[in-house]
Amino acid sequence: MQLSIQARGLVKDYGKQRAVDGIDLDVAEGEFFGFLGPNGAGKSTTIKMLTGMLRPTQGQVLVAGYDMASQPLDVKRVIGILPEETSLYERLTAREMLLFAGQMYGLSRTETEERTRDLLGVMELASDSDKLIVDFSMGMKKKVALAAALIHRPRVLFLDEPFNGIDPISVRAIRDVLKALTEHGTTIFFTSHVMEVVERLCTRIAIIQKGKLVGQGTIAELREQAGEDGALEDVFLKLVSAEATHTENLTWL
Ligand SMILES: Nc1ncnc2c1ncn2[C@@H]1O[C@H](COP(=O)(O)OP(=O)(O)OP(=O)(O)O)[C@@H](O)[C@H]1O
Repeated sequence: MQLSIQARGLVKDYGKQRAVDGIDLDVAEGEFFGFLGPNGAGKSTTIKMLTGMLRPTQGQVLVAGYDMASQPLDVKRVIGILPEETSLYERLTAREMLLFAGQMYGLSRTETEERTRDLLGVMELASDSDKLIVDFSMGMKKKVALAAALIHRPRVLFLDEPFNGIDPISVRAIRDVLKALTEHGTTIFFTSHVMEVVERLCTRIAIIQKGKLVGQGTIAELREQAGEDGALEDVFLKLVSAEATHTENLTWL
């Protein structure tokens, strides 16, 4: 098994707070890997360390066989990132943004133009492609950012909440694009709070809580680990030991 992402003993401290507390991850090539956890569990912090945006306090990260600490540029050349908060040049149009991204990755002008046209089509942005990004809705911005992350055909794609704020038609289109990518060997590592999407797409899943992994494996393996036969949502709630909400305390409601 060829590994695309390998993390060993990953730790991140923000001052006195330990946000990620010694996690190990193994993600194989072509895998659709879901990374789940409650709010504040350490998902974004982990993704930032796996993509070289944040230096780990301790531990090692290998992506596509390259060591993040000593070969960061080799890693960055072969990965695509959709961060939780998109960072786009909003005074560019969607088309200009994608042309810029393609050329930054060293694609030829013709190749960049072809891929820009195809991506704008798939993301249902063709008719808005000459509008400034600053005037786009949140979902439209997310789609431009995703297209920019895909333009160089990354070997490993990191997506932090890719479906947040995206309408169902585009969710389906994006899902199909992501599936096609994994069929062509791209590895996808993504976080999401939408359990149905994760259940439908992921080959393996890791669950993080308070900075530590509380489960890692296929859905069947996680079900066994949790002793819970139901949907992924039930397995997740069991593994993070979520307690029932006590609305009876909200007497003023
Ligand atoms: N730059 C920062 N400085 C200080 N603390 C931070 C910083 N970024 C994150 N944290 C803290 O680290 C912990 C993990 O945060 P992180 O954003 O990784 O969680 P998450 O699992 O992505 O959450 P969510 O699902 O809400 O996006 C939280 O307690 C958060 O407050």
